[in-house]
Amino acid sequence: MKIPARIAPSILACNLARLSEECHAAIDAGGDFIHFDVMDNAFVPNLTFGAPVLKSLRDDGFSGFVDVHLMTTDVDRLVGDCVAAGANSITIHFEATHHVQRALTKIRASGCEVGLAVNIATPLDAIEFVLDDIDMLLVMTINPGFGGQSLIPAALPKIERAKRLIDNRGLDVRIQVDGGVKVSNIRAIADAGADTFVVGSDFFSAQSYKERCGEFRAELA
Ligand SMILES: O=C(CO)[C@H](O)[C@H](O)COP(=O)(O)O
Repeated sequence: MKIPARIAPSILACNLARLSEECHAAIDAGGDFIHFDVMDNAFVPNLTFGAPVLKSLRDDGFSGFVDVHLMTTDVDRLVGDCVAAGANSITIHFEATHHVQRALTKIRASGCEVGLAVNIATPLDAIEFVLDDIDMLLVMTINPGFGGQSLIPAALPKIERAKRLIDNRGLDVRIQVDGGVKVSNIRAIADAGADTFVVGSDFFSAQSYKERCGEFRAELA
């Protein structure tokens, strides 16, 4: 069964001084949901924003779907903060906690959708036994921490392998990719098996977000 593709603008690349306006514009342009990159300068070498900023976005009236990508340690505590702030989906990293299944169960119990991210070097065998616990597998296509990087080519066969693993098990788990996704390569990434595409710099650098979103969708048609 072909899964409808989803485009998720990553606000890491937007004008953060106008966050609420940018989120509305990204969804009005045709983005399916907002990808909200939380970085702690420990799990990744960069520091961004967290639950208080998400709460401000909600208080400002943004009601669109927000997937929080936690590139952090201290996952258990931050999951609760993000739920309280208005997350719809929370993605944690396999590499960020010794107790992945516990953290996934906590997200599930909160009512949020459940995502699990794997860094490029993490073998898919590592997540085989928690695939039943997730809605979305995020196959990182860069080393996380910064926008504007190039996709690592080894990610493509990994996406193919993830797709086979999920299909062979008959699971309803989405495959998301994050990092270096552009109009010029999104078709190849989709052909490998991804269905959910985080787009940062190639989306927010466009003069018209609507036209850029149309370009992505045309490649995926
Ligand atoms: O998670 C991220 C960085 O760690 C970002 O979401 C990602 O880099 C998107 O930005 P770009 O499309 O510019 O690569």
